[in-house]
Amino acid sequence: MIKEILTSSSFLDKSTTMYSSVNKAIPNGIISSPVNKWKHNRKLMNSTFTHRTITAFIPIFKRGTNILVEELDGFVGRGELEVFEIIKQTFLDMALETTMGTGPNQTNNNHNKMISGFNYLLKQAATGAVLSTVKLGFLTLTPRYYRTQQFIQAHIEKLIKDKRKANNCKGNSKTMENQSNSDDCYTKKEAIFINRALNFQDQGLFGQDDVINETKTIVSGSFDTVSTQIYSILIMLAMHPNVQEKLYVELIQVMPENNISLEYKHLKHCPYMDMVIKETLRLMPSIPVIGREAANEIQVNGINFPKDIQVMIPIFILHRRKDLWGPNANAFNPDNFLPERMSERRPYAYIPFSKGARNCIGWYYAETVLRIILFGLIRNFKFSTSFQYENLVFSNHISLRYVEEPKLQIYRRNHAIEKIN
Ligand code: HEM
Repeated sequence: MIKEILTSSSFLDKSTTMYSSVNKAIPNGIISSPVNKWKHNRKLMNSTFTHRTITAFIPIFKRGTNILVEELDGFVGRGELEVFEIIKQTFLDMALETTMGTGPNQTNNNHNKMISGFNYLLKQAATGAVLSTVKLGFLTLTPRYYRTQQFIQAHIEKLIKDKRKANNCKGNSKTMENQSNSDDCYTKKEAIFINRALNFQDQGLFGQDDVINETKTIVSGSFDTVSTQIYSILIMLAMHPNVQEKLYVELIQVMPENNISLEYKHLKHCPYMDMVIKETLRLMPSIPVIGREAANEIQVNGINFPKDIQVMIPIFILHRRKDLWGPNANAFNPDNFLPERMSERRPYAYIPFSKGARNCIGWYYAETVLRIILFGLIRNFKFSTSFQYENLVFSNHISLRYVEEPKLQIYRRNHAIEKIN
């Protein structure tokens, strides 16, 4: 049934109830836009998430990982502490750089304000999604909410203006790319989402609104999901020391010295790290439920779905079904993703990035950044917690949340690497 819905052209629209708060926070972006607009924009945007683009972002991911390692180093030896906020801030920094080209290196006073602005807006959107179910979503639309919206809008508009000015050739962002000095910079600059979106505008394929809305969409779509996933992986490893040790042994074998440059090829030699990431995405998917709406009356597997009916697909519950994952479906066990076990499993039993035409556009981005961050963190630190796995309680709304966020204790490894090059 899930396969039929996710691959059906009648179920490409998002559920109105579920996504109304998202649509308010990030209006008219592909996450929530109606199918006709979505089709046009998604087709263009698919070309901005290719292997080449994501590879160009690897230096940004490595730099961000080094910053996170530096920040967490300050937590070493201080007992159990909250780490989620620092993960969120560091990843948002990376997301802003890959999407808008604005990084902490720039003397941009508004950068920190942007970080807290997106952070606040998405918190309100998540709360709004919950309150909408009892028709109280409006409670999140506070004056601060509107001020934040206006600030982000104005900031992106200014960014576009500055970019256009820097080109010194209004309407031709190719010139800007040609002006960059080094090959590395050229590729990175070309890959940055907003530069691609401006190219679409130059070709008459995007309006200025599309450039702004889709830029916000990409930051918002990546920020909450990836930072929650990193946090979830660290919690799982802290609660399962044997798994953490096995992963550390794999990473030290791939990178025994501390002066080797981490390249994409290294990541391909870390099968256990991939299993750990996949298992966390199974038990703690950042998006625990998705919702679609029928564009017309349709029969699926003999069941009649009237037009406009909203259908929820509970990824969280699907990933823990005992008939699909065995009697220990709720236990954390990366071996669930051993190749022989995966080949036995039905393909739609595991859908952390959804499937079909409206799946996650950033899944490859997510997989790459998660691997680099995890590599940096586990190669440098050991994590522990006194919080028990059995005591985790989730609030499964538009994005996964922990009712009580476990704190982590951090220890530095003996053969830590100073920096990922
Ligand atoms: C662990 C990380 C991530 C997870 C678990 C995740 C999960 C998902 C899921 C389940 C959907 C489908 C939503 C639905 O059908 O209602 C989705 C859509 C989307 N994701 Fe992700 N995502 C992640 C990271 C990212 C990243 C890094 C980006 C951008 C760089 C991104 C951008 C988007 C966008 C724009 C959509 C809407 C796609 C469309 O409707 O065409 N996501 N994501």
